[in-house]
Amino acid sequence: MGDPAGVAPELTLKAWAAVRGGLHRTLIADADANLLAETAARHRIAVSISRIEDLGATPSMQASEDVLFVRHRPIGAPARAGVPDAAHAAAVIASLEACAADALAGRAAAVVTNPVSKHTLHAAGFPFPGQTEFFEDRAGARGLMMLVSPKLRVVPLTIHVPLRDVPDAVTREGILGALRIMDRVLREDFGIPQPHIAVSGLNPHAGEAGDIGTEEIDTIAPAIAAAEAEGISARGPLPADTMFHDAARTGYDAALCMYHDQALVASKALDFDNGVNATVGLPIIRTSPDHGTAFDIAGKGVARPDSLIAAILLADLLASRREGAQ
Ligand SMILES: NC(=O)c1ccc[n+]([C@@H]2O[C@H](COP(=O)([O-])OP(=O)(O)OC[C@H]3O[C@@H](n4cnc5c(N)ncnc54)[C@H](O)[C@@H]3O)[C@@H](O)[C@H]2O)c1
Ligand SMILES: N[C@H](C(=O)O)[C@H](O)COP(=O)(O)O
Repeated sequence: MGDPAGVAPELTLKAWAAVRGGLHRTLIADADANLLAETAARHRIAVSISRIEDLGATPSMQASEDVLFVRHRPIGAPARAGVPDAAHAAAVIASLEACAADALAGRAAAVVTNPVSKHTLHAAGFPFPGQTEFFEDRAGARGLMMLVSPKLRVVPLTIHVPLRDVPDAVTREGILGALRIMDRVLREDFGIPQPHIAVSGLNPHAGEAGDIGTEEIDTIAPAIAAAEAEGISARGPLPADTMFHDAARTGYDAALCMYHDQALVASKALDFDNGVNATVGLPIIRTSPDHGTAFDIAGKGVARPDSLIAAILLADLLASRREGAQ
């Protein structure tokens, strides 16, 4: 669903129009069918919306390429493009809950979430910093946020954490655990037989040999050594400012950074349009665009669907890989 007042309804329709007929499974929108119909009319997107009651009905459905299946979820109040409304939060949260439950029960092969406003959800009592943490909780396992694009795969160790709390959240156990998950995910989900992982420092110049902070010496390097002792190919700690240029990126399959902006600035600067935010390491597959609600352009018809398309295609690919591995 995503935030109904953001670009989500428009992107759902544009992405459906782009991927229809090209997926290995049926795309089902969990959203307000009336809002999708209004949005399609406003942006002149030809679509036939077919309401379904539950996902169990889908195997027998003959999906015409003109049909978008929608599990109708009323949003509780009219949506005004660009104007977030607390009245929508309950439906947005209910959509996340339903889709997570579908994936965990095997009724859905994957979940692709549209952008939400975290502030709107928090104000309604959503107890998680973001959706990544929500899906981890519902899956009962540690996951990682991985930004995936043709140019870079990168994981922030700490995610939605205030910057002043980051150093305490950077622990040897946390880094080692993240490296284990990354190594497994790169092999199993991304099909890389011998993955190489680059690890950033926390401080400028990775601490300059202890002159500008000691987390690299005390925490990050020992975690990398422990990972290498387990057979994981990890290298670092590297200065974060020089590990993302074109030549540097040829030396690894994925990077682990210590905090949100180290990782996401690199990813979004390199490829904002094609970036996907994937929650990896969980028993379920969840992907999302790398961008947010874009309230400033909602309703104007100019939102680019590329990132949502990439998120849908990656979810489809990962689901096929996992099915093939069974
Ligand atoms: N996947 C998610 O759910 C997700 C991801 C990032 C941010 N957010 C949330 O979104 C809200 C707004 O965040 P923000 O303003 O920092 O980032 P944003 O990505 O919503 O917007 C940043 C800029 O990029 C532009 N932009 C974004 N998506 C675009 C698209 N598809 N096509 C063209 N231009 C696009 C916007 O117009 C804006 O100028 C916040 O509440 C944030 O937490 C959600
Ligand atoms: N940090 C993410 C980004 O900027 O792309 C975004 O806030 C979404 O996070 P969740 O998927 O955890 O909601």
